[in-house]
Amino acid sequence: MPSAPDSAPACEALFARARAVVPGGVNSPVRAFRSVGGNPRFVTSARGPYLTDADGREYVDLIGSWGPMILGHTHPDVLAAVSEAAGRGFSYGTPSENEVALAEEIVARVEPVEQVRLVSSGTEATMSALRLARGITGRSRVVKFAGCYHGHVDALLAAAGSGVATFGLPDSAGVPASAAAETIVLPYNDVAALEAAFDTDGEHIAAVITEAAPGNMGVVPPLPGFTEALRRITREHGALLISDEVMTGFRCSRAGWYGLEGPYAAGAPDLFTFGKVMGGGFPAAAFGAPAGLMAALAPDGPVYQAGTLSGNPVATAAGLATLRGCTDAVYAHLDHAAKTIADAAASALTGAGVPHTIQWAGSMFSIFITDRTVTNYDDAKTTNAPAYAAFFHSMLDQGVHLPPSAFEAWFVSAAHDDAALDRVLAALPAAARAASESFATIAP
Ligand SMILES: Cc1ncc(COP(=O)(O)O)c(C=O)c1O
Ligand SMILES: N[C@H](C=O)CCC(=O)O
Repeated sequence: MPSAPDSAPACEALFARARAVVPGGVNSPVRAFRSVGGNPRFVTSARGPYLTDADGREYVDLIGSWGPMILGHTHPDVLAAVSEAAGRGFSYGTPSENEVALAEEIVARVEPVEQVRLVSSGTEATMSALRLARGITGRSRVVKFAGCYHGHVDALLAAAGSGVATFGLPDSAGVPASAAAETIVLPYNDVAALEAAFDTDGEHIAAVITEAAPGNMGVVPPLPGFTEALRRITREHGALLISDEVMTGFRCSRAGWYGLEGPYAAGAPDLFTFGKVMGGGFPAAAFGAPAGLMAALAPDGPVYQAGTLSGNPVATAAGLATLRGCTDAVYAHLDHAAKTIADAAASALTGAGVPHTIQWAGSMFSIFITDRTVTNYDDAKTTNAPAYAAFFHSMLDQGVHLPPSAFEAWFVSAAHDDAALDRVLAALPAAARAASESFATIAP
């Protein structure tokens, strides 16, 4: 593990304070820098493509709050919408127009979705979609794929990606055996494994849930035909298909991953989950489906789901302003910015003799330090985590904040202009050399 290279005394002091009163000093485990070493940066402000930390250092941000900040930080239109909404009240606990407008915006973009229920986090969205699928089918089992992360839902934490992958955990303590027993974990991109699971257990399987294009074991897009096969097999067995677009939704395209890969000849997924971009940096998420399926939800149907802050007026204002700001020009810019960084990273890593694979889902990408093409979680785990840590810290030293894990996607924004991109490009050669040196010392 590399030592923390640069000094960040104010951040270190805050981290020490945090560790006394917050488990691990962080409110979400992947922020803790555990797999890269050192101390997390405590941010005091964020604007455009930049974060500023408590020591006054500025970083080009390639985390983007793990996806939501598609327009960049503190975008003026979003700030104006949030300020205006907050001036009219923080939370009502009774309906308001922005909830309808946000639902309309989502439904207009993702063609198979006719209705959405708003919730406050991606975890709530996937948990609720799963309950709805179980309520509709009267079945209990769920199929998920190793390396996919759907939030910290009991039934979906087995072999999960994101922090569970970062810390090398097989699953989470505290999940009852009865909940885990209802979960079937399969390798991603493996149609034969899915067919075998349905041959054995098909009558008990309520749903297959998949990240529309996984980004939580690094980016591992579905192989051609995989999503079609999911649709075909679930339909043959009367199970529902849940496409988790919490990360990809409204980022990969106006209609998320579905907008890039769909429509599918075998039919659309039954249920979709959304989060991140649709909240514009505030806690808003959703799950949606054709109206016939959503009718099973309370108050119309028997599947109960609720939330004190669901459809919060400030969060919906932020989400609406963000989605409305996601123009074709924004998507074109994201593609350009991501490609500029990825091409330069590939050339720096090649120049330093570091084996690597760059994988894509729209403008989301990640770099695996491995010589394999990565099609599933076992492949992803061949990435050289210590070499990534060396790469990460060199970038951080040079003022570029990457995700502090080899298993997370890199996110760009509409605000990543030439000045920000130039700073990233200038940092890459030294970071690649650092990875190479680390790789040389640990490679077998
Ligand atoms: C694909 C996916 N699903 C679900 C979630 C859970 O969302 P949240 O962290 O908002 O609960 C995440 C991210 O955390 C995610 O990337
Ligand atoms: N990979 C996660 C979500 O997409 C990262 C966010 C978190 O869990 O803190």
